[in-house]
Amino acid sequence: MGFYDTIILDIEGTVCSIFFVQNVLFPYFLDKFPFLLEQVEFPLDHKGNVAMTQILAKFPERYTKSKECLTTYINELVANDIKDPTLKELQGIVWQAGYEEGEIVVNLYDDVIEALDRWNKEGKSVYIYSSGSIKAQKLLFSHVKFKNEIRDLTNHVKGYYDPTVVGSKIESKSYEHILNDINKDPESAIFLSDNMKEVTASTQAGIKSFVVIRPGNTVRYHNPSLDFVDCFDNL
Ligand SMILES: CSCCC(=O)C(=O)COP(=O)(O)O
Ligand SMILES: [Mg+2]
Repeated sequence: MGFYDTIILDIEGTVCSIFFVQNVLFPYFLDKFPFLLEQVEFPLDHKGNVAMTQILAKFPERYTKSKECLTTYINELVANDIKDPTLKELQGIVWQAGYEEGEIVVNLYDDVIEALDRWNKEGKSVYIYSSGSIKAQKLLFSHVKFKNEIRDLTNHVKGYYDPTVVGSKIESKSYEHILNDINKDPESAIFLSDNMKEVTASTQAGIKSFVVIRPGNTVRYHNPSLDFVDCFDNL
């Protein structure tokens, strides 16, 4: 692999286990979000000025006619792991309370923490590109459990991107947008994700990319045209 000074990282299935997102973050969200719906009146006033109303009003109007209907819709989005940007925005708001109250702490893979420290010492730049909202990304990296302490690793991350900012993670132009934003050539960057479509898209943008294998990931080694890694130690 040639020289690189820029690393773009996915989150779920790459730096943390998919089980953390599915068994910690999502259940926490499902338990708490109904209390947010209690704050607003239904049918939702899509021109209302209450902050929570404005967020919920981004969901399709056919689902915001009643609290019950919207609750069902949101539960279905989570159950199917739909990367809906309004859902991701709502999740970030709910998770913030969980992080701040100490109810959520993040287990990043040890090789990821070691790599972040190493890349930081080497002067390399790390960026995050996740379906999770930028708010949720920053919360995750600021509440990392490491040995017996909670570490804030946001000082190891130079920038954050999500699909609302640069576009779909499975379109190569999204990676071109990121490269343009950070003023980097594709040859100086690497991208790591558990999602083969994302890795294919970033590869098409000229970025050396790797499919990340972690326990529970659904990816299979069946695409010989892609490179695979199961840890960050040799990157
Ligand atoms: C930022 S923590 C929550 C992650 C999340 O909601 C998600 O959908 C992660 O998707 P990714 O693109 O990082 O695999
Ligand atoms: Mg992922």
